[in-house]
Amino acid sequence: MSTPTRKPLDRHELWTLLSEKSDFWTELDVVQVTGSTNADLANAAKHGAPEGKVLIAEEQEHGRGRLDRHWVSPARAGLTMSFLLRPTLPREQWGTLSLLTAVALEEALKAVCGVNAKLKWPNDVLIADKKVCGILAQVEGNAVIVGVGLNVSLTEAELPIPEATSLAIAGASTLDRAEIASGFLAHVAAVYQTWNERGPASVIERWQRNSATLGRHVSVSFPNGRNLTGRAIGIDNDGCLQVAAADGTVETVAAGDIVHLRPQD
Ligand SMILES: O=C(O)CCCC[C@@H]1SC[C@@H]2NC(=O)N[C@@H]21
Repeated sequence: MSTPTRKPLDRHELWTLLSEKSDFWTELDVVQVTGSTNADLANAAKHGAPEGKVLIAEEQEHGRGRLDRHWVSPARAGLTMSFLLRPTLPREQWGTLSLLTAVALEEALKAVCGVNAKLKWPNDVLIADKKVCGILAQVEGNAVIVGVGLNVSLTEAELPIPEATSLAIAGASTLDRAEIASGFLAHVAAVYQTWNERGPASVIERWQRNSATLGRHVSVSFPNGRNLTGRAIGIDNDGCLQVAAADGTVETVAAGDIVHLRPQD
């Protein structure tokens, strides 16, 4: 695959598209380069930035991933963005905001790009079992910053790991980042409204319907180095994964990395 032309994002065009689709978003910044959009919005949150503020970077120099990993994407080849929410539901339920974001992205990718994605716990979006997007939610005071890294036009050679993919590789019907970003943010706003009105259960139910994890044999690596193997059987109301071990005991996993095992593993 040759390297596609990567049109810069036009803030005005994106804001117009977004405003046609949703009236939830309050501020939009597009910057050429920054360290991390999550770090920038966390800082903005401390200084009172409003709910609905969005920051998109054409290039990130120190993109953060889960578990202290780096997030790498060539300039303008992906969507690297963060948005700020100030949820009023109890804090225990904020953990489900990354599931909410994954649900919104799955719906937007189908509607805007014509691709079918699946959701891997806790917050990856997969196409054909490969990661196309990572989500990183962090709490800053009474705000939640949700960061999204979506691989749009990356070629095979540009992917950081063989287990990753991009919308270009998946044959998306469009790679127009303004269309994708505005469609995605409109879906986030709609799912967030449901989350606020009906609570996280409604969103978890949508996540489960498109899950790549549930029913699978998984290996869970905990931050303390412990490992658990079992079948992923459900998601509880706080967004935790329930794993049934071979001896029938069910463990609730709040944080960890999982690998989907093949049936023969
Ligand atoms: O899969 C992961 O580990 C999560 C990756 C999240 C990356 C995005 S890119 C935009 C935002 N800014 C960051 O520094 N990280 C998130």
